[in-house]
Amino acid sequence: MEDKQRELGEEEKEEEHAKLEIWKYVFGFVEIAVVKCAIELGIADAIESHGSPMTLLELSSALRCDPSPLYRIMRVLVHLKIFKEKPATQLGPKVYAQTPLSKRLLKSGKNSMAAFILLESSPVMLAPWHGLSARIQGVSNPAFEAAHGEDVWSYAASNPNHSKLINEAMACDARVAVPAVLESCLEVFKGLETIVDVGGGDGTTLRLLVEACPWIRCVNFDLPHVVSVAQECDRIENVGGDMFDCVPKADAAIIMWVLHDWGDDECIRILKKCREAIPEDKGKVIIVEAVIEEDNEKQDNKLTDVRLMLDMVMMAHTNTGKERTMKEWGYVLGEAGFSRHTITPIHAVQSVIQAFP
Ligand SMILES: C[S@@+](CC[C@H](N)C(=O)[O-])C[C@H]1O[C@@H](n2cnc3c(N)ncnc32)[C@H](O)[C@@H]1O
Repeated sequence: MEDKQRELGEEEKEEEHAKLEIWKYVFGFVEIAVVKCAIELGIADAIESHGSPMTLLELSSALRCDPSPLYRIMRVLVHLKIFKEKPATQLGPKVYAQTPLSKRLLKSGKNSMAAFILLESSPVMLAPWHGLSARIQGVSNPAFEAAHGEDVWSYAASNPNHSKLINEAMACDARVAVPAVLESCLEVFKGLETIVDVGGGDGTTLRLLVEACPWIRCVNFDLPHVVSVAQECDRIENVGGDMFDCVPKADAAIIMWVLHDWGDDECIRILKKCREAIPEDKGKVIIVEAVIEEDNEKQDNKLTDVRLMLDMVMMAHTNTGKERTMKEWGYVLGEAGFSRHTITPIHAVQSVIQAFP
C-alpha cells in the first residue's frame, strides 16, 4: 500500500516536471536567438568599453536603439543570468553588469565564443537541422547537402564569408582547448622539433602552441582557400593541400576537431596519411577530439551533454562525421596501422589521444 502510494507520488512528480519541462522544447530556440541578438547589438562590448555597469538609457544610447525593446531583451538576459542587474539605489537607477558568461559574448578577446554562436545560429548552419529526420530515415542526402547542394567544405570554398565565420568559430574553441591541452599534456610536445597541424584552420592552434613551446617549428596545413587567408606568423608556415592526398612531413602531426567531421573510412584514410608524414620510429599523431563516455553511470556531466550535442551537429553539418567512443577510436587507429595509443582527458570537451606507429 505504502509502495503504491510512493509510486503514485513519484508519477505525479514526474508529470509535474514534464508539464514544465516541455516548454523548454517549445521555446528552446528563443534562448539562442536572444543571445545571438545580444552579440549582434554588441551589448557586452558596450558595457565593456563603458568600463562599469550601465543604466538602460546609457545602454540604449550607446547601442543607438529604442530603450523599450532593449529593456525586454535585457530582462530575459538577466533572467537567464547572462547579465546581472544591480538594483536601483538612492544614488541612481538600476544598472546592467557583466558576468563571466556575458564576457563570452564579447566580439573578440581570449574567452569570446561570439563567432561560434554566430556560426551555429547562422541561416546556413540552421537550415540542415530541418533535414535531420530525413537524414536518419535515409530518405535524403546528408542534411547539409540536402539544404545547400554541396558539402560544408565545398560550400565554404565558394562562400568566403561563411569560410571566415567557420575559421573564427574554430578559433574560439582553439583558444579554450589549446591552453587545456598544454595544461594537462605539455610533455607531449617536449623533444619535438617540427609539427604539422592537419586541418589547422586559421592557425590559432599553432600560434598558441609556439607561444608555449618556442622550440617548435610548425606547418599549418589546410585547404588552399583556408590557408590563403591565415595570418602570417614567425615559426609557422601556411601550406595548402588536401589531407586525403598527402600531409607535409614533421616529427609529429596534430589534428584537432577534424577526424570527427568524417566517417570511419575517411577517418582511416586521413590517419594513414598522418602516419606516413611522421617518422616510423619516434613519430606520433596527437589527436584532440571528444571521447564519448560508454558507461551510463559516468554520464552525469555537463561536458557529456556538449559531446552528445556535438555528435548531433556532426550529423547535421557533415556527410559522415560522428563523435567516437574509446572503442571506436581504438578501431579507426588500429585500421590505420597504429600499434598503440593513449587517451588523456583534459579540462575541455576534447581529450588528447596520442597514436604511435
Ligand atoms: C572543424 S575545422 C577544425 C579547425 C582547427 N583544427 C581547429 O580545431 O580550430 C576542420 C578543418 O578541416 C579542414 N579540412 C576539411 N577538408 C580538408 C582536406 N581535405 N584537407 C585539409 N583540410 C581540410 C577545414 O578547412 C577546416 O579548417
